[in-house]
Amino acid sequence: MAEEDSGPSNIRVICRFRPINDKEKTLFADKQVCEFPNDRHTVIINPQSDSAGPLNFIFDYVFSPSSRQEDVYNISAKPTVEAVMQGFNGTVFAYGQTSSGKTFTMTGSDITDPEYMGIIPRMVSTVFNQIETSDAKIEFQVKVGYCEIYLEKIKDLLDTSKNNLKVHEDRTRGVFIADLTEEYVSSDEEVYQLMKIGSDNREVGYTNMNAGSSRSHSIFILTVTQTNSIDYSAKTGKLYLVDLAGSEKVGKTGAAGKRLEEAKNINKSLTMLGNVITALTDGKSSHVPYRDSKLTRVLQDSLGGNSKTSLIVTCSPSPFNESETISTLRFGVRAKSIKNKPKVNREYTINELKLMLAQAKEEISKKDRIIASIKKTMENSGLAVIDEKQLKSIDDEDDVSPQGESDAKNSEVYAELIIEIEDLRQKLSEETRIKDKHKLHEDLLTQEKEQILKGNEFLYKQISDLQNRQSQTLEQLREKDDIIEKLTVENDYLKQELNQEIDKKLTLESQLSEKEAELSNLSRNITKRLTEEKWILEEKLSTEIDKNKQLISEIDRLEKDIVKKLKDKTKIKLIEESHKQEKERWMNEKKTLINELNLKGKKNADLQLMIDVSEEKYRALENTMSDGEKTLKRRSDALEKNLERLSLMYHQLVTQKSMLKVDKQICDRKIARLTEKSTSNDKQINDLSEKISILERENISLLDQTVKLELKIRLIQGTIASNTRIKKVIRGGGDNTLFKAPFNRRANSAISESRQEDENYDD
Ligand SMILES: Nc1ncnc2c1ncn2[C@@H]1O[C@H](COP(=O)(O)OP(=O)(O)OP(=O)(O)O)[C@@H](O)[C@H]1O
Repeated sequence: MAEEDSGPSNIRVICRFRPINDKEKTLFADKQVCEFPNDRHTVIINPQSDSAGPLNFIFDYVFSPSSRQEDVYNISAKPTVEAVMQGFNGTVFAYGQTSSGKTFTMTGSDITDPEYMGIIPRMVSTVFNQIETSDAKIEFQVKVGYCEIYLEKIKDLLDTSKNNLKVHEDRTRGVFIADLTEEYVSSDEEVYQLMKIGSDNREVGYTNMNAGSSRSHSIFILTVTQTNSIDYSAKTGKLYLVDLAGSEKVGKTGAAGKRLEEAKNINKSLTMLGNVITALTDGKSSHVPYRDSKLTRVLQDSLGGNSKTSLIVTCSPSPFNESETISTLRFGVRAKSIKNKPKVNREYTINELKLMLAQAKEEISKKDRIIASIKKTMENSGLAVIDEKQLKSIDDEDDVSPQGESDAKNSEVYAELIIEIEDLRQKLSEETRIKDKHKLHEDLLTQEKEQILKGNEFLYKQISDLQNRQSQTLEQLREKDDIIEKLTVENDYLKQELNQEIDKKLTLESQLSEKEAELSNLSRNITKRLTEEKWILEEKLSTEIDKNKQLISEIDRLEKDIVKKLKDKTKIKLIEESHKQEKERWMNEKKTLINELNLKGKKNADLQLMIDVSEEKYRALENTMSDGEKTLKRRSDALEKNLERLSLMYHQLVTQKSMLKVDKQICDRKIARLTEKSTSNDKQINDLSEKISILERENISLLDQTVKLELKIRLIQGTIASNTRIKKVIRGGGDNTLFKAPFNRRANSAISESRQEDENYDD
């Protein structure tokens, strides 16, 4: 038998992480902030920016990014769908930031693909499968409605002309959307078609986070009514499948204009959803603000009311969405403690009531029979009870009353019951009246409250704006922190560099001051030196001026000198002339002398020959005649005296020659000195150089001639010398041929010796 009332139950919260998307990959590669222990209930978040350490979140089930659509359906939605088939209301809603996978989870990327179809198409299959396998006496009616809440208006997605539907509530139907188009369906395909129509009519748009982002909350409503054709009992289960709009911060979506307006509205309704959850779970709030937004109003039964509800929180694993992921998980944890009171939505038909009455009668008679048997047992055992009399009277009545009387009594009881019910109805109408009175009072209060709520709304708006701004500011702060961190690092680096630069600067400054000191010393020294040099130069200058003056006077003098020397030159020329003449004379004399000398030499040779002959004869005569010896000796002595006289003459000639030589050398030196002077004069006085050079050239040619003369003189002298040494040569032998050769040889060596002597002298 189906469960009629399951008692209070918590909302089931399931968490699903999607795989990292391309954008996140670009920014953070494959980095994930979440860990999934094996228990399937826990997710651990390791915040990148929080030093507080890992955060643990526990849910009814946790799906990692690798989860399959089928598993998500089986765990999160199938139990709810099955409950709906038993007459419960059920809700499955997806909450998470944009692009976290809400639509992927609820609808799927392809509603016809068994791998990728989401919860809604799978739920349709479950419903129709169950219908197929149900008892034939049960009649099913399946209706589908599809709407969205966009900018606080409920829009019918199956009939877009209805774009501002109202939310109503009554005792039998609970909270419902009035006038919503609900199509009866009998197959999966029909539901898919309606889903397609509805999806095409949805408000989606491009955001930075998701190219096909849902900009509204979509609600897919499936109502299953089942009627028992035998007992006419009926059960109605209503399933709400809700795909909420993204819960992210406005700033991150890059929204502007219409998208910004949407985002603010989405934020507002999600804030209201959060408020409802807070009021339901904090244990303090006496009022739950369902009426603050269309979303919370529609979901009133799903949150804390008559519904079996599952919440799927969808998250991104990337550090890029870390803060949104944490806030989504916190939302899920809060929602987990909401308690619902689901019950089967059952309708009792008259037949059912009659049957119930018959069953009650049957029950009463059963009880009567039990009482009778107890009474009999007591009587048999002789026991007495406190209300024995009453019991006895009943017994008596039972004993005496015919069966017809007993039926009449039952009818009376029934009539009494009816009266009692009537009383209760009256009491109820009285209570309703009082309640109406209270309602009036409550309406006044509600009006007051609404005003307060409006104020609240304004405050909420401000709060949400502030929250948005706060989150943006936090984001900016985080970015700034990063920048500050970078800048700090850079700053430190720059500081280091600066310190190094300062050190360098200090070193340079000290070097500079040293250099400056050196420089000042140097400049002082240089100045001193320059001054000294200046003085010296000044002195030199004055000396030079003096010298210049001297030079000028010298030049004057030299000019005079030159003039004088020119005169001297003429003199030299005259001297040279005379010298030449002298030389010629001397040469002539020399020639004469040489001739004489030759003659004398010849004579001498003849004499020598004669002497030799005489000596020969003498020696021959010495041997033969001693008288003649003495005569010959006398002759010999006379000859020796002649020879001595000749030698004396020769020596006189040599002396004369050396005197001439000395004269000549004096002249040479004079000429050399004059030439030197003339050369230096040439250098100093340019304008006179030409004349002087002519003179010099003449001088040089004179010198040449002189040298040549010298040479000739030396040659002559050599000849003379060689002639003067004849005596020594003869001493060795008598052979004439032998005589000539050594003579010539000696003469040559004498000439070279004489030259050597001259050269040495000149030096
Ligand atoms: N579990 C998943 N496995 C593979 N792809 C996924 C999963 N979840 C989401 N996606 C992909 O991520 C993208 C965004 O997902 P989806 O549109 O469902 O996000 P959303 O939460 O509905 O966003 P919005 O709030 O903007 O509508 C889609 O391309 C979708 O196919």
